[in-house]
Formats: sequence, structure tokens, C-alpha cells
Amino acid sequence: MATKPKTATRASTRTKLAGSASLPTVLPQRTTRSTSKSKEPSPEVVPPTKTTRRKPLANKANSPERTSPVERFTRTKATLSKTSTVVELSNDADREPVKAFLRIRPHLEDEVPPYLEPISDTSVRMMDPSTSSSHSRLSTSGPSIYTFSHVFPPDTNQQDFFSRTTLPLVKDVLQGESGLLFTYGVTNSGKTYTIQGGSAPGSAGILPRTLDVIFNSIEGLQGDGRYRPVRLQGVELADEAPLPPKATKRSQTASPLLADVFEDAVPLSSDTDPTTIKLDRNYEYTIWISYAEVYNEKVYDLFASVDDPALQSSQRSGIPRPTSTLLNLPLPSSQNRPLLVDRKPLTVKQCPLADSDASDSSSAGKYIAGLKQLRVQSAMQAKELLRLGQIHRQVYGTLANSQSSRSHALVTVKVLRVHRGERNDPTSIQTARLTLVDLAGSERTRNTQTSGERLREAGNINKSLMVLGQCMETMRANQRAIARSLGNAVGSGSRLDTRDVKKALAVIPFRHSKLTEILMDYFVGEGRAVMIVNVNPFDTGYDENSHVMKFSALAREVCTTAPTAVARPIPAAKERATKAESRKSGADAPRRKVTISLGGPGRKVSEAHLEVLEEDDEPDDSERDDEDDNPINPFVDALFDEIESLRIKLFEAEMRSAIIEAETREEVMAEMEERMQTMEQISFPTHQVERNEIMMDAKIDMLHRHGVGNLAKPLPSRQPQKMDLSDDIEDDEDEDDEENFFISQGTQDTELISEYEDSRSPSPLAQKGKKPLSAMQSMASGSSSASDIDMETDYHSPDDPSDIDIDDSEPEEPTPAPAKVAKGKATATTSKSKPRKLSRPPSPIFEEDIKPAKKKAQPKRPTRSTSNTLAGLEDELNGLNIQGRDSTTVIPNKAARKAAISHAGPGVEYIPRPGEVDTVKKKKRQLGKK
Ligand SMILES: Nc1ncnc2c1ncn2[C@@H]1O[C@H](COP(=O)(O)OP(=O)(O)OP(=O)(O)O)[C@@H](O)[C@H]1O
Repeated sequence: MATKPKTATRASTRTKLAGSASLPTVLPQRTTRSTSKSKEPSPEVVPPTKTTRRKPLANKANSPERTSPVERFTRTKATLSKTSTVVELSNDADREPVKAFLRIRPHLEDEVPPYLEPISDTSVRMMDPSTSSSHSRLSTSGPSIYTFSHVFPPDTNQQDFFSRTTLPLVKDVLQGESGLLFTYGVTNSGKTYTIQGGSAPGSAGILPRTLDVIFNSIEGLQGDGRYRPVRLQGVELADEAPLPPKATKRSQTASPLLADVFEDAVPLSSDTDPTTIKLDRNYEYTIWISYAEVYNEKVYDLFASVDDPALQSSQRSGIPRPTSTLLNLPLPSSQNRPLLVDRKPLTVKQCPLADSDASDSSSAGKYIAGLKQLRVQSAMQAKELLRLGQIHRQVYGTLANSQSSRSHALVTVKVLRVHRGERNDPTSIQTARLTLVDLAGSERTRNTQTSGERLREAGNINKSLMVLGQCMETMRANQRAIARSLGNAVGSGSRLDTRDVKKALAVIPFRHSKLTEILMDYFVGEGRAVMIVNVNPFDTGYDENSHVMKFSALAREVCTTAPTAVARPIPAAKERATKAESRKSGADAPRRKVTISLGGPGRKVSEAHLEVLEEDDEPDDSERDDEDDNPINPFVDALFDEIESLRIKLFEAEMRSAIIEAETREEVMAEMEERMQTMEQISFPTHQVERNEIMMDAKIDMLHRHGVGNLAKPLPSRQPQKMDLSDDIEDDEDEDDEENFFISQGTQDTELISEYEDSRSPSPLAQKGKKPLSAMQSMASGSSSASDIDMETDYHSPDDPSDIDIDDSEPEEPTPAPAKVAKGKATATTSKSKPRKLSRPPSPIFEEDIKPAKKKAQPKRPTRSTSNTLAGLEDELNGLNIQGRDSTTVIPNKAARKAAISHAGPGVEYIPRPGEVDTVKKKKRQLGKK
């Protein structure tokens, strides 16, 4: 059946600037054949008329304040004349930004607090977890807010997610409009779960649901399959009208298949989505699917082992089986002959202009030459095929010593729609495709923790994603440039020369990676793009997810052209019979034998012995027919390669510096922490000294308070004591001011405390030979038995003049020869006492005639008031919680000394014991340092 395509109906009159995704904004409105005949009821909500431009979905992402400059600009209608063509800025429905939906994965194991939280339906706050740690003192960064078309919290179920993100695209594709959906995120963030789903009930992903909805909707509207899709958008006559699938019994002698071996490796969800879209029943629909994988910059067909006729000879109620001779070899039930696995990379080629609406080849899009597009007639059949492809993806991924997440998987569902009244007119066939892409994990830093080869490998593996980001960046820049040019032209009322605009545009580097080459048509042609950002804020890195977030922010600023349903005529010479795929056995090619096992937790583990034959990427004759006629400039190619290698180097350098920076930051933080701790330790004693001083003041006050009653001459309180000091000692004031106390630490504290406790015995006089605190207590108790006290002459009570051999006849007069408070060189007047050997520097003493004093001094029984005083003192000191303190204890020196001097009067000289001066100075030095 030869049918000449009606080329006149093609929308080839459009003017498009090469390499720019934004140029459709300056194109005249399209008029297609399908426009004229689409006066029919529209499927579902959208009116059927093709001339009706789609309204953007009511979403905040489309609100004016969120739109890109290009989109904002295109909201202004204007008509410009250019050199030869009048171009009209189309309305806002022509340009749509890429929609970005965020899906937050629930935490599955540990209760780790997430570093990302939704703050509205469209935005999330991301806080660097390191800022909440002790390093927060050094952190300067605050939380980051990211905005999306919609944010799906962790508890979103698969059904809701599908309805809000993918169902609009499914409606579009059934109406003849193409769409792209891709998932982006780091490993383990839930991309595969989103696309394919899990095995639990209700967990089917968007891919099986898409198939369900499509087949639910076209029930009773399926075409007979006389046409089939070719390349990107072309249509050709099928060889023969395929027979409806039959459930035939498989021959007993048939060899087992790879799919049989790994049957349980990839579970097939039994879920079915009941959603149905109401369609125009004047149309017939046929559905075709293809499944490709991009791994290591090579494109593979995951349906390579499936022959079309197999679809009709499936043994399981219409479920297709792979019948390729390669995969149909006996499995090692006999264990002596391995399966031969042969995989050949496919080439990506330029679409012929005849297939597309583009005016030049650069914007015509590219297709995967030789990729199988299989017709499916039920959702179950399609799912089983995809399961088979999934098995192959896993098998090949394992063979390549990689994980499946290291490849990009692209499933394309093509819908051929033809009006019932024109089913014999191939020019009336409309093709639309919906591509769902499960991108490889975008984690880079995890794989770049080391340098050298692994770093380079990680860079290569993620090359596609890097180039995708570069393409988006360039498209955004181009769109802004165009918006600026148009703005200037509108503002000045001048003509806009598209050649000038074209010159200003950068080349979008689609050709730098296979992935972007394949997806290019969605960006430079027509189609809606939806990006699903998967994030796992629990056990994946903050930096990795920040990168993902930034990528999504970039994607949201890129606009694509809203699609329209277009009829794809059959090219004139495309009625040739389909050539059977004939692959060489590759006897001379190197083979390698491997054993592979697939399976997973809770699933059967399957194993098979395979022989791998890797062929060259050499297009066969049939593919050569489709060779594009665009010679590639080698110089430009070399430049591109150079740019690319520089980019990779730059990327590596950035990664390295990021790692170094992170390590340095950690080191600095650790050092700072250490220093802070040291400083805290240093500052503690000073603080403690202050506390102890206050405490000791309180003690002195108490001593004075309680001791007053027993002193003949009241012991002046601390403040009056200063005032009572004679001028004789003022000369030494400056020096002595700093010698207010001794500081004894460590074990000395214990001694002091024990002394204090001893002094609490009923007979303080029994505490003979004790140390300063005992002396002070004795002093406070008003005892005249100073000689019984270890410090002997620390203090002589003025109420017992006989105790001290001094002349106190003129106590009120200033002493002509001022009492020297000497240090080391003080002259002894009456003292015959010998300094006691103490384990620590003794307190200063007043050298007097101690012996007589000792002789004269009779131990006094503590009076009742003294006992009471001590008891009260004990209580109060207990209240101060002095016991058991492992800290500095301050012993007042000056107070006692001054008090003694003031009461002893002239003639009493202060003679420090040997070593005392040094001790005092030492303590002073210590205090000064601190
Ligand atoms: N929304 C979700 N609800 C429940 N479980 C989920 C969800 N998202 C992901 N998971 C689970 O998290 C795990 C990782 O998910 P998945 O394999 O989809 O991550 P991925 O991003 O595809 O990883 P890779 O890039 O390595 O393939 C799986 O066990 C999956 O079942």
C-alpha cells in the first residue's frame, strides 16, 4: 500500500533559530492539518480544538513572580517585523518552564533528624546539619530555601504523587502532545521507587500507572496497528497487520529463557491504577513502547532480545517472551553451556527533516537508531515487557561491574492516534510520545572522596548529568538573551533581525552526551518537561542534595515550548518491508564468561552462566540509510572535546578543593574547640579564687563576729581593721595589698579542712601544733593560749598583756619607729622562737618574746560562748559547703596580721618565716599570670 505523504500539511513554514529552545516564542502561530479537522469533542477537560492553546496548570510555579525573565517577557504580546518575516510573540501558553516537583523520601531505618523540612506546599528549608553541632559558633551560613512547583512530603502515597505529577502528561500524550518526565537525585533517594514502584500493594510507580491509565482510557479504541512509529516522530506502514496475541502453549522442547532464570529478580506489581481519562472516541489509538539504557556514554536497547513476532506467540496469555536466539539458548540446567549475551550499543542520529517540524537539522532532534519499538495491547503485556527490560538492565549492569543506578533508563511510550474516518490516510496520523527517565544517581562527592582514577571515573559516569546541567544553563542564558533582544526591539520600535539574535546565542552542548542528545528534542522542539527531584534528607549527604537542589532551581528557569498535536505523514519511500534484524554471531569477537545472580531481600536468588560478546558500535546497512546528512566539522568537534576535557578537569579541581576545604574546616574547628576547652580550664581557677575569696570574707566576718565577745579589745571587723592600721604600716601597704592571702592548693586543702574539723573538737586547745586555720579559730575564740597554737605568736590577745612582752604603754600614739612589716630582713625584737618545720610555707608571724608568752599563757577552757561560737561557725561553714572541696582555699594573712599589729602596738615587728617571702612572691606571680 503506497501512500504519498501530504507534505503540504507539514508545519514546515515555521521559522526557528538553531540551537535555541526559546525561539519558538518568536515564531508565527502554527497551522497544521490536524488543526483544521479537529472539530470534535475533546478528551476529558480540555476542549478538542487543536487551535486552542493550552493554559498552564494553575500552579504557583507559573505565577508571575516565579516565572523566568523569558516567560515574563513573552507574556507581553507584541508584533515585530523582521527582515523577511513578521514574527509574533506568542502568548504565554507557548512557553512553559520546566516543572520541578520535590519528593522527600521517608526515613526507613534510623531516626535521624532530617536536614530538610517543607515550609509550604512549594518550598523547603534546608539547614546544614553541621551548623546545629558544636561548630555552630564558627558557621556563617544560614538555612537555604528552595522553591518547587510542588513539594511532596515523605508520607505522600504513589497514587497521589502520580495524579499530580504524571497524569497531566498522560492526558497530553493521549491528545497527541509529547512530554518528558525525569527523576533526579542522589543514590538511594527514591528515583527508582518513584518510577517503577515497590512490590507492596499500592506501591506501583508512575510507569506502571501510566500504562494502566493509557490502556484503561483507550479501551475499545485500539487501532489495528497497520502503521508503526519510526525514529523520533515518523510513521511508516507496518509489514503486516499483526495478529491479536494468542496464548499458545510453549513447546516442551523449547529452551529456557533468561527471563525464566531471573523471573523473580524483578517483581511485577499486581497493582493496577483504575484511573480512566475520557477520550475522543472518534480516534483510534495504538501504543508502542521502547526501553533504552545509557551507560558509560553508550546507548543500549533493553528490548534487544525481543522479537516482534514473539509478542503474538507468548505463552502466557499474551505476555511477550524474548525469542532472540541469543537469549533463547539453553540455560545451564545442564551447566555445560552458558548463555550467550550479546549487546550492541546503538547510535544516536539526527532526525531527518522530513520527520520533524524543524526548519533546520540542528533543531530537528535526534533518535536512537535501531531502538526497538514494540506494540503493546494491554497494560499487563507492557509491564511484562518492561520487567524483562529491567532484568536485562540489571544483568548488564552487573556484567559491567556496576550498579543499575549507574545507568540512565529511558522508557518511551508512543501513542499513534488516527481519526476513524481517515484511518486510511497516513497523513492524518498523529504521534506523541511520553518519555520517563530514571536518571543515574547524581552523587558526586561520595565517589570523589579519593583522587586520581576514581575521581575521573566518577566524573565520567556523571558526565551526562553534568552536560544536562550545562545544557540547561546555556538554554537559560539564550532565552534571556532573546528576551533582552526582543525587549530592546519592542522598546525602540526597531526591527529585529533574527540573524543578530542568532549570533548572540551560545551553542547548547547537547551533543556532549548521549543522554542530552536523546532528550534534546524535548528542549528545542515541542514538549512539556517535568522534573522529579528525589531527596533523602536522612542518610545522604547535605552537600550532594544541595547540588540537586541547585540543579532543580536552574531547571525551573528553563522554558520549553508547549506541544501541539501534529500529524506525522508517512515519508514517501518508507513502505519498504521491515528488514529482519540479522546480527552476526561475532565468532571472532572476544567473549568473556561470567556467572551472574540476581535477586534481593525476600526474593528468590537466580543465577545463570553467561557468555558475553561485545560488538563494536558499527551501524549496519539498514542504519546507514538513515545516516544524517549533516557533516560534522572536525575542528568544531575538536574544540568541543577540548572544552569538555577542560570542564572535567575543572570539575575535578573543584571537587578536590571542596574536599580540602572541608577537611581544613574540620581541623580548624577541632583546634578551636580544643583551645576553648583549654581556656575554660585556665579561667576556672581564677573564677574559683574569686569564689573562695568571697567565701573567706564571709568566714572572716563570722570569725570576727563570733570572736568579738571574747576579746578584751574587740577585734575590729575587716573594714575597721583597715582603718585601724597605723601609719607605720602604710608604707608597705601597696606591697601588702597584694598579699592578702596565701593560696594553698591540692592536698593542702585537705589538711586545712581536717584542721578545721579538728578544731571543732570540744577542746580547741587540744589542737596544739596545728596550722593557720586552727590559729585563727583560737584567735577568734579569744583564747589567750596562743602559744598552744601551732602558729604560736600569730596573735597575742591584747586583753592579756602579760602574754606578750611588749610595751603597750602608749597604745594610742603612733610609734616613732614604725613597726616594720619586714620580709626576710625584719629585725626580731623579742622573739626566741624557732620557726616550725612545716610542710608548706608558714604564715607570717610577729616575732616576739614567744617563750615567755608560752610560759605565761595558760590554756583556757573554752567558755560556753566560745563553744557556741564554734558550733555556730561550724554550722555556717557547713552551710558554705567547704568540706570536700577539691579546690583552692584562701587563707587570710593580711587581716590577721593587720589586726595583730594594730592591737599589739609598736614594738611588734612582722618577721616572715624563712621561705615566706618567696612563697608570697610566688603566689603573686601566679596570680599575676592568671
Ligand atoms: N517514597 C518511598 N516510600 C517508601 N520507600 C521508599 C520511598 N522512596 C524510596 N524508598 C525505598 O528506598 C530505597 C531506595 O530507593 P531507590 O532504589 O528507589 O533509590 P534510587 O534513588 O533509585 O537509588 P539508585 O540511584 O541507587 O538506583 C528502596 O528500598 C526503596 O524501596
